[in-house]
Amino acid sequence: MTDDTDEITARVEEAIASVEDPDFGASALDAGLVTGVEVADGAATISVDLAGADPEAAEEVTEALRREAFEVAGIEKVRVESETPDGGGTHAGSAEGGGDAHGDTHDAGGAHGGLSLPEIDHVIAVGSAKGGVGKTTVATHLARALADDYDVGLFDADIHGPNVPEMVGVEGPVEATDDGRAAPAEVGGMEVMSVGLIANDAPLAWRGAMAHDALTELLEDTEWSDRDVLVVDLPPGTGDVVLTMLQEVPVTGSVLVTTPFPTSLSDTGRSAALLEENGVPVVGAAVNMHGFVCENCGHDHDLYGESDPEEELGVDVLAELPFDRGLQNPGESGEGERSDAERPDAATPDPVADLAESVGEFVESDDAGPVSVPDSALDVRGLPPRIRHEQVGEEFAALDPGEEFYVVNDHDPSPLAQMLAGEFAEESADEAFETCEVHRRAPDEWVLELQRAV
Ligand SMILES: Nc1ncnc2c1ncn2[C@@H]1O[C@H](COP(=O)(O)OP(=O)(O)OP(=O)(O)O)[C@@H](O)[C@H]1O
Repeated sequence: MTDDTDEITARVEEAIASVEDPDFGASALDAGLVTGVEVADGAATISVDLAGADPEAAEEVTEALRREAFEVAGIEKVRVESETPDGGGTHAGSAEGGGDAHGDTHDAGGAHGGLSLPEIDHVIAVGSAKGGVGKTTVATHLARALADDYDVGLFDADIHGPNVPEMVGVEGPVEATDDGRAAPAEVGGMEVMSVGLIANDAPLAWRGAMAHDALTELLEDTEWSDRDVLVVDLPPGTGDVVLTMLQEVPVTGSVLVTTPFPTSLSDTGRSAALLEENGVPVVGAAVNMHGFVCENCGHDHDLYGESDPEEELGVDVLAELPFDRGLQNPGESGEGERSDAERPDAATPDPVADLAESVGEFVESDDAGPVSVPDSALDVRGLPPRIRHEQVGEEFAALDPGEEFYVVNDHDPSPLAQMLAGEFAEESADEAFETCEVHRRAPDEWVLELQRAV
């Protein structure tokens, strides 16, 4: 810090000392509400701890802090940023995007809220709009095929119909580790956990009334080894358990399973929309039981010739699986009976191999990594709504044409982008932004990436 900066910092501290914390009737600085003041290049960043503060008082105080700091000679920009709940300070910090699914570049969640899954690099959720369309079959085959190239876990989140153990041929109950965590079953080179593997008398909330809490607890309490990919078999539909999984679990991407039947496709389109609303990228769909191969004549009979799943769903179709009795028991890995020991030589059915290849490419792509956020990002998490809007509006207004701007928020920041588009564009959002992208880095850490129109 230069002498000048020291001096300006001292002046900012002096100026904001007059702002009172209404709860204590004392200076916000002395009362501990202000936890830090930094000045760099004419920009003051005031860190505040608003945990437990009354919303109206929080708004009043943050507004007063900004006002007072702006009055200080040499200050051109003021940011108030709230301490984030994980204690990680006020800055978004930078993170490397992309990375190798085999490497340790990602930890699923934890650092910014939601579930902590430090052993897992990527979570791939397999979902369907309806039951019985083959979601568990696809999830299980996908996990087995991925296990040829990656360290894979398979988590059965279908709490009301946990079929994964039967499909992969394992029986519970699983053992508890010394520190009381659940040891996953090992089968076919992957680790497997399911409510169906937990003993009836297990001392767990895992079997409790609050199914969604129990499930996320089981996922977090499982002693996974380091896993490149965890495939999660979601329950069908869009109910509470699915929503909780999407909101609590740092899901990297999803695969939708549908049949080509028209109503199944339209329902699946709604599931795709729900995933997107929750910031979960849809890698694509697996269309199951699209036809069958006649055992007598050997022809592939398409049962739904008219339907165009890709157009109906608005997502890529990654694989089309026929009705094939050989797919019914992934534990036997396709046609005929094969033991686990024999599994490495077993051929993966072509459509499953295609699906696994697409998912593998996805987890190794930049799309699967957390977006890289520069230190200059404005972190508005935990701030009163009006202060968020004010700060975002002010900083956007000060951008040069073509300049980039990152905002970190604790929920979907699309309304912030809409607000800016409304304020800075005459007719359409295209006039305000060169680019505008929303990324979810964690369930409670969203990034709005903007570039001001040239
Ligand atoms: N491609 C296929 N060929 C033959 N049988 C299949 C195929 N896909 C699924 N099945 C069979 O259909 C039944 C339902 O499949 P599965 O349990 O995978 O569906 P699901 O969508 O997970 O159902 P739910 O979520 O309601 O439990 C199973 O008996 C399974 O073996």
